[in-house]
Amino acid sequence: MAQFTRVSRSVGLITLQNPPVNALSAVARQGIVDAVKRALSDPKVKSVVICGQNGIFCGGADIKEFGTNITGPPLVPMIHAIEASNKPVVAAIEGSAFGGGLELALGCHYRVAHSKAKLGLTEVTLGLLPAAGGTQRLPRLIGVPAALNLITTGRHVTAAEALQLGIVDQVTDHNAVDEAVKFALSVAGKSLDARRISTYPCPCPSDVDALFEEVMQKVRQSARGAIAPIACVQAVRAAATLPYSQGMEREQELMATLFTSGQARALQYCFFAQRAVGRWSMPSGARWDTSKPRSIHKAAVIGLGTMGRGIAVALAQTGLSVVAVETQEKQFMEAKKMVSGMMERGAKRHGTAPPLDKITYSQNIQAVADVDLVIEAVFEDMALKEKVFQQLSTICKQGTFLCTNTSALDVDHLASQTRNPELVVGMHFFAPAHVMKLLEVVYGPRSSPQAVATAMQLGKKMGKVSVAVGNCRGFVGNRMLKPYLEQALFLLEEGATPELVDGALEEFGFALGVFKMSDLSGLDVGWKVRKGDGLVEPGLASGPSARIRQGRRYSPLGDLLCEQGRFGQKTGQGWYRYDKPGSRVPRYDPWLHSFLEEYRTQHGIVARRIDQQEVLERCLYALINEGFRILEDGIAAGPEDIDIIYVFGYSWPRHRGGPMFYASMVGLAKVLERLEHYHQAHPDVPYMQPCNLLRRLVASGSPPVHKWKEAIKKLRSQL
Ligand SMILES: CCCCCCCC/C=C\C/C=C/C(=O)SCCNC(=O)CCNC(=O)[C@H](O)C(C)(C)COP(=O)(O)OP(=O)(O)OC[C@H]1O[C@@H](n2cnc3c(N)ncnc32)[C@H](O)[C@@H]1OP(=O)(O)O
Repeated sequence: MAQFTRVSRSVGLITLQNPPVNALSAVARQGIVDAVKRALSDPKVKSVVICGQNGIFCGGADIKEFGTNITGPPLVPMIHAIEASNKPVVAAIEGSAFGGGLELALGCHYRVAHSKAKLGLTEVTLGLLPAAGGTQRLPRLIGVPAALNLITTGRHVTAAEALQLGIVDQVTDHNAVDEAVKFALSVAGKSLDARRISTYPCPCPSDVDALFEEVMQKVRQSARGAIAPIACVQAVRAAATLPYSQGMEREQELMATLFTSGQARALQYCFFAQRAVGRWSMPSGARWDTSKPRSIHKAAVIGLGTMGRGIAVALAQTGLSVVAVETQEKQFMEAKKMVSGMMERGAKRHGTAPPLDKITYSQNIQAVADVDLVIEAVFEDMALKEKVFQQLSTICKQGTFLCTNTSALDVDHLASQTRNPELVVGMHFFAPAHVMKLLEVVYGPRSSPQAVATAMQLGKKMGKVSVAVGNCRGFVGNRMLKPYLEQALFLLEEGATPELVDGALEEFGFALGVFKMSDLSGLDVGWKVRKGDGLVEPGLASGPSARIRQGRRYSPLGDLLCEQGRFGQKTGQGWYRYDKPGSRVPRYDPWLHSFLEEYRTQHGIVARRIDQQEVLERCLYALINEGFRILEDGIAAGPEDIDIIYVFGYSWPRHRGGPMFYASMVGLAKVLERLEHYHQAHPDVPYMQPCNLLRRLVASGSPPVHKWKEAIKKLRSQL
């Protein structure tokens, strides 16, 4: 709803009241319409201020309404009525003005913002466009190039930038509502002819076609298949080339297409899923709302390789005191320099001071004696990690949480090396750890709810999207990656090329295909793991048995490349060729192609034509199938957890909503049918055997993704 009061005798104050973010629900819109009518008909009211309660102007349209039959007054005429008012209307912007919230403010005649406020036309991030006149008003107010930048990215701007761009008229450090009221008093009775943005001509560069062609090309490239940014460009083009009323028609037309698209559903699902993962639960029944985290003031990082350095920077950036330990002299000196450089570059980007004094360095593990929490980030070797945990358990003060940044090893086994296994959890960061948003918080059977709550809270403080998951080999993300990588190799054996596989995955929306990603992260990483698992057998004879390991199909292609010293970008050769070691641009490598041909001949494989659809089905459905197993095993509490891990940690295209959401969009019956088909064709690939949970969900009528958790619970209780 919206509350109307009269303040300072002649100012009508309209306060949006729809906690928590004053979203423009049907009731809120009706409240505004009624309050505006009241203000305009009250002769004592000479000017109007619109604000939001609890320090937030407005979080935009009510996203929860989007999947429903929308009732109540529509936004566009409501905003037109405000703009057409003959009494000045001032928006008092505190907190956030996003999406429809900013569009409402653009319909007002003036905007006063608090200096800490954030503004943005964020609709594109939800698969939509600013369809309450935003695509038509913003370019008229700040010009086409700046409007295009804001509308196609949905980025948040500070009040200072908004003032510089001309979006707001005044910025204040004081109470924005009080300042807006003063402002409203000062403009009462003044002409509004020059204040209605919809009547402005759109300032437009002379060569509109060239400008939009260039922008469209850039947007297409960065959109990775998302349609909303393209529609945003088209709508702004309408603002630049058509009268306002026709521009509005175009805006509505484009919105109608986006509104019902699968991409909008996927992006809105991600919005809520991102928030849902914060409400974690464990199979023991422990939950986010009943588990109290402990405050962490001082933390330590053990091991200053690539991961440890990033973690130390991320911790210091949150304002914590950090002890950074590296026992090897050479690495120690190098890390100190690198960490300082990373902090300086980060601070420069944000216009802040680098938190250099937050980190103290030591070559002695005893230096962690008084910290509240340790993150171990030594080399991925169980024997080494065991030793570190045994040491930590005796060195650290009572109650110190001991966390491991392992990406796959058994957290419970590490816990068993300590005196207090309940204090041990995994904190699996993604490289580079000070940049990547994802954190998997891994609980073992003995981890206490407080340890999980503390790691989750610390992750949030570090600006991470933290997901609590159970303990198993590879946890959620890397466990699902294994069948995906395996299928990619099998496809190469059968006749595909790295270019074909990567092309299909990139067209699907991944930033990098599987082979480019493997070159980037280094082929030697997986090679070491496979060696440890006893899978690598150099010089094995040709023939089908050479491609069977531990009773299942195995492709030694990656091992063969590593044997040749082809580790990817770092050596200048991998699945692609690079101009020199460390170069980043992958190029077609004739050597690799002849190698694949020879390999097939040696193993008696006749190459066949493989199309993009087969690539997608085999790589993605194998990964999704493992996702169902993870749900079945209770390693992830729900599909949202898996999807958020994939979107934030593995560059899964957000407009596809994550792998489990994608499966629900494809249709569970179809996914099952294709898995059955491929499992029949490749019976020696267990990952292709459809998981029981998938079969049972299909048998129970393929419930929509938001009902899976409930359905899984029910299916479990029937076992
Ligand atoms: C042809 C068909 C036409 C149909 C007509 C459709 C009309 C459309 C017309 C115009 C287009 C306008 C579209 C929009 O405005 S889309 C919404 C744009 N808004 C946003 O993108 C902002 C989203 N919200 C946020 O970014 C943040 O929530 C925040 C910065 C506002 C506050 O952050 P924080 O304090 O961290 O809180 P949370 O994020 O945790 O949120 C709290 C709680 O509130 C829920 N919520 C937030 N925003 C909305 C919203 N806009 N609608 C509904 N609910 C919202 C959020 O989900 C949290 O709740 P929880 O999930 O239960 O935890």
